[in-house]
Amino acid sequence: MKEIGIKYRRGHRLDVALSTNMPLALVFLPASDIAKYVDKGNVDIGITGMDIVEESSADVNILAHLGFGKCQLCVQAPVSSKIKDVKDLSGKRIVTSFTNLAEKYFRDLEGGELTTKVSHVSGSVEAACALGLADGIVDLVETGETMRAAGLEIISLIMDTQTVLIGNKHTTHQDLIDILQTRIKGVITAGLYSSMEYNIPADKLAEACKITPGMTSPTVAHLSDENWLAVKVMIKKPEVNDIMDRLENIGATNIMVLEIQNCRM
Ligand SMILES: Nc1ncnc2c1ncn2[C@@H]1O[C@H](COP(=O)(O)OP(=O)(O)OP(=O)(O)O)[C@@H](O)[C@H]1O
Ligand SMILES: O=P(O)(O)OC[C@H]1O[C@H](OP(=O)(O)OP(=O)(O)O)[C@H](O)[C@@H]1O
Repeated sequence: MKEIGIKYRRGHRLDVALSTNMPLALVFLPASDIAKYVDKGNVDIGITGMDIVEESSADVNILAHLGFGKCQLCVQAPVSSKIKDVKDLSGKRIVTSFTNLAEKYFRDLEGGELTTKVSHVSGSVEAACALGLADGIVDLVETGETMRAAGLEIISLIMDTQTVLIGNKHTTHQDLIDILQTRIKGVITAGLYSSMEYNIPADKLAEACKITPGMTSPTVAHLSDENWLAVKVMIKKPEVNDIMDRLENIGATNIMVLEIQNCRM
């Protein structure tokens, strides 16, 4: 909110906060309810997991994938059960917070008729097998730490998920949604890239541009020494060190990497 320029004041124990600089109110809701409010309520825009959008069958616009909150919804079973094929859980007891997605998955697996007994718990799903409630579970896995600590393993993948920006299809505030969507995308993109500047001998420019092609194409400026050029480009953050090594190898100097706070592409 801070980076997209929304200022707000949230009172102690209040779930609604009015923005002090934009004509909007922020509503803080339980993660699992957000898609429902954006679909059926008068909430214009929301931030939640794609898993929750699918679980609630919410009819909303997916405005952007935000690149965080990445995890996988998986069928899991105790390592000790020796279950390796998800078909071996068909007809058995599954516990989950994602009953709709789990039922759909097992119904498809069973060719349309659901014999697997899917029941709901609201949290700590991983405890269900050890506590005698389930033969398997459907739950989120990110690092796998929770799963392994509970003596479980992945039997099959239901879906990959990440945080998404969602929009109400019947909003009467499309102008404001467009502004927020653009601002959020700008901040997210800025987090994925760094700005790089370096000096390169003029005869190495073509080679350097192959290493750093930039988003559109590199900005090239002349130094007062005519044998040298200065180059400025955006590069993907995970590639920073590899690119610096390669540029140095072809003779680049004064290579600087700078953070981008915000951008519009
Ligand atoms: N370990 C994780 N890694 C990445 N994303 C996750 C992880 N756990 C949950 N999420 C995402 O956040 C959403 C909300 O998860 P969850 O309901 O567990 O949140 P919570 O803040 O713990 O809610 P509650 O306080 O109601 O338990 C999930 O549907 C998923 O999209
Ligand atoms: O693979 P990991 O990195 O261990 O993450 C997965 C865990 O994270 C979520 O739980 P959360 O912490 O939100 O608690 P909850 O089970 O009470 O929802 C999810 O339900 C898993 O239990």
